[in-house]
Amino acid sequence: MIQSAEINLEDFAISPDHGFLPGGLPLQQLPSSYYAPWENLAVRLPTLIQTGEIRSLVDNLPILTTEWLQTEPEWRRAYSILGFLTHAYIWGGEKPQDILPPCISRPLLEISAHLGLPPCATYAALTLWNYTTVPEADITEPDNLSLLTSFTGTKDEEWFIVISVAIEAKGARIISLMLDAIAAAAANDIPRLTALLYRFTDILEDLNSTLRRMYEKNQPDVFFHQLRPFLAGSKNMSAAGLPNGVYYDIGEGKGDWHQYSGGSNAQSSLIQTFDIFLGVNHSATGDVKPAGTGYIQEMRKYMPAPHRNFLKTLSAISNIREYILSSPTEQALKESYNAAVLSLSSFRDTHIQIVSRYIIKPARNGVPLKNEKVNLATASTQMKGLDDKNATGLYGTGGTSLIPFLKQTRDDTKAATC
Ligand code: HEM
Ligand SMILES: N[C@@H](CC(=O)c1ccccc1NC=O)C(=O)O
Repeated sequence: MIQSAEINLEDFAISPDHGFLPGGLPLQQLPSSYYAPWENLAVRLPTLIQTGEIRSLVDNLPILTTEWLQTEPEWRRAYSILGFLTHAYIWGGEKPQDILPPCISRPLLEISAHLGLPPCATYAALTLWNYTTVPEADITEPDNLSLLTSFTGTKDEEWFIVISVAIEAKGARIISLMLDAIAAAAANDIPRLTALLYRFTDILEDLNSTLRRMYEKNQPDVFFHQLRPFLAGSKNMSAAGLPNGVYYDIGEGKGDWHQYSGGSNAQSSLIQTFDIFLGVNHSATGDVKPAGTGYIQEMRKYMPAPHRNFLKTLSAISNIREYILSSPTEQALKESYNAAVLSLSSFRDTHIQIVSRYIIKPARNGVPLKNEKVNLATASTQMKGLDDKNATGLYGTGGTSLIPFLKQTRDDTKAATC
């Protein structure tokens, strides 16, 4: 049996200061000029998408090898750029393009295998490895952060992403706190466990207040119409024009069809640790998944391999809920646990409101709902009459039918109180 005290966060590519974000800042540019053809497209991406030049410029890229990538930060930077170029290539035209050329497919398949990630624009490519700041700045403050690569070049896109970066940075200290709490439960130290659960609640409330800042600089219409199309994946995308997914052409007549979920914060390891730690059981599968394989679980495949391994280890040692349930007379302890669970469910409430403003409302595009009071519950059904373009807005980038799914994750969380 692994003990929480034996866990060395650095073995899981977790930084004591930055959590699931890299220890230093993400690398801004690949140092070898060999990769200049990639960097030159990445830096001009918003313009190249707007002018419609992106596909032909990608088609003209040389097929570069990965042999000049040396350090892990270099592999991550390469993954991030190619993730952006992949989605810009697929979605950056009138119709989606379902063949990815060898100049992207070949290196991207190698790089993603090296990192233990799928070959597309995941949360790691778009968020964890895609920000910068000035030296010594506080990265828990979104105003101090900026993006390395962007689809639209808008402040809205930047804010959308840096809110998540700031949340990851603020959450860094909760990781060792959770391990301490697990150790406290194992040692039967009830006062310490109670205090740690209240600290956990305070941090989650702080994360929730950062999440609420989404509205400050990200306008729903810009997010929905300009950015969101580029976050889409290639799975369950028939209505959008990708019935078979995307063919990753590796040249010499070889290649394969692939289907991947789009980028999503469901791929944030940090947020998944909260459910594991508190013992929240997610029954939600999302309506597109085969029974038994939950979407939340599936999203772990979209996390860097060491982070995925951390979640597995955390699940193996997680003991808090069991401990609380086996201590029925410890009222104060139980209250501290319930406060922690409710703070997570309140984080999910804030998120559902965001989804309503940033997806449901722009997708409705002025179409009134029959009963405003129940709009979140009924929006999906009532909007079936809308055209395909808007109807795809009703699904998460991961292909889940979003409102029922998100309500379920919120309700599953609440149901964990005892
Ligand atoms: C404009 C901003 C956002 C929108 C429109 C949005 C939308 C969505 C949608 C539609 C899903 C459904 C499933 C999927 O597509 O993967 C989802 C899932 C999720 N989102 Fe967001 N999201 C936003 C920002 C954020 C932020 C900043 C966070 C956290 C830092 C977050 C955390 C999550 C989590 C954890 C899930 C998985 C479901 C769950 O655990 O309850 N989202 N989001
Ligand atoms: N699931 C969201 C997208 C999303 O949350 C997301 C996608 C890519 C990178 C980060 C994301 N979340 C917030 O920063 C959507 O359906 O629009």
